[in-house]
Amino acid sequence: MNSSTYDEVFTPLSVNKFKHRARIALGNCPKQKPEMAQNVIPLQREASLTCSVEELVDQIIGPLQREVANLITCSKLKLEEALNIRSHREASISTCDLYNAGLATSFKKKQVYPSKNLKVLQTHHEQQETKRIPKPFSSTKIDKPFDICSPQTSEDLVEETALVLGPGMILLKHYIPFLEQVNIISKCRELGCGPGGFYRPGYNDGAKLHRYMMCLGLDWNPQTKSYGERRCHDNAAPPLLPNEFISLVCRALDHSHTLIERNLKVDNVNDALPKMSPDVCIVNFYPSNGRVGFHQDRYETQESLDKRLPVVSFSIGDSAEFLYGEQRDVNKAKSVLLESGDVLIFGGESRHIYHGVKAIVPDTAPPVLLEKTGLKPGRLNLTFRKY
Ligand SMILES: O=C(O)CCC(=O)C(=O)O
Ligand SMILES: [Fe+2]
Repeated sequence: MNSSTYDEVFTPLSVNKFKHRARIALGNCPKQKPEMAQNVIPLQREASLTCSVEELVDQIIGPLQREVANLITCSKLKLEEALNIRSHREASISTCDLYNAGLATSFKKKQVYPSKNLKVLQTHHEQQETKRIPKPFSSTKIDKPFDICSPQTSEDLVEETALVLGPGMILLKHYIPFLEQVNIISKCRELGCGPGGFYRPGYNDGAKLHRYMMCLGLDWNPQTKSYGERRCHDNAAPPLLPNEFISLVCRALDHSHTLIERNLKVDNVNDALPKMSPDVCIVNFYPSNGRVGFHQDRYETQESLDKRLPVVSFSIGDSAEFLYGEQRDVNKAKSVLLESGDVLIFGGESRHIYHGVKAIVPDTAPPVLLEKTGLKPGRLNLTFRKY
């Protein structure tokens, strides 16, 4: 059965709930509260007339000293808090056996995009500076230092989590940092405009896929379902896989190994999720009405399939409703939202899962990413494998 046949299985889009969820994930972030001095001891305003001058001074100055000390401590704590947001890189772990019971397990950790870190630190820095430094000359107007970046929105702050969707199937939420997403888009654009770049594959019967495609490493022919050195329609050789893409795939796999080792009771992490260094990649661009039918990825070499080497997939831009399941029946599939920056991995026991993209959720790409790159409405997906 070919992809276009599967495509017909899909029902009309129902995307509002995903739009909502995407907004929650990207937008609802705790706002920085204004700084407040807490636990400040109130100033003692009345002094006893019967005491000595020293005691009087002590009664007035003592609380003042404590107040100043408290203010300093509070400021220090607030500053440390800001720094902590930045340095809080360790995963805080949830229950590890959930996925054995058929539920997705999640490992949470905060990730702050670099711009957000900067913003938090600059805000505090500025506040501290204005409090401390007196104006040297009252007649001299000192401009605020020029900020070379526009203020970032709260959408920059996202939570990095990992979900175990099945044995050997891990979803690293918001894993790809903002600047790497930008680099991936610009690299794909550069390669995609050259020989072997993006095209819209079709079938002999005239049907076209609901996505644009570019292959890296080897060409994948959706019509013949085979890999080759050159593509049939224009004899172009696919561009090579950029090294930075390979490194990011390996990093995501290393990270998943660490999470599995720390949180799941598996005998051998390399069996649960074998490692690999990819040599082929299909880059898909799904416009707003894009999709891909329910299918298995099973056309790599027998060696690669026997070793159950994982498929690693990056999502950038608009979110996608992704379906997956052990059975061919799409009605029994589970659904998960893939958002910009997510990395989905399925290897080991999950290497042969059925999967597909049911719908793209319009207007869900992070606005800053669109501003920075000019990415068209839709979703960029890079799916890596070892041939
Ligand atoms: O876009 C995706 O997330 C899935 C792509 C896919 O399944 C494929 O290229 O084989
Ligand atoms: Fe696939």
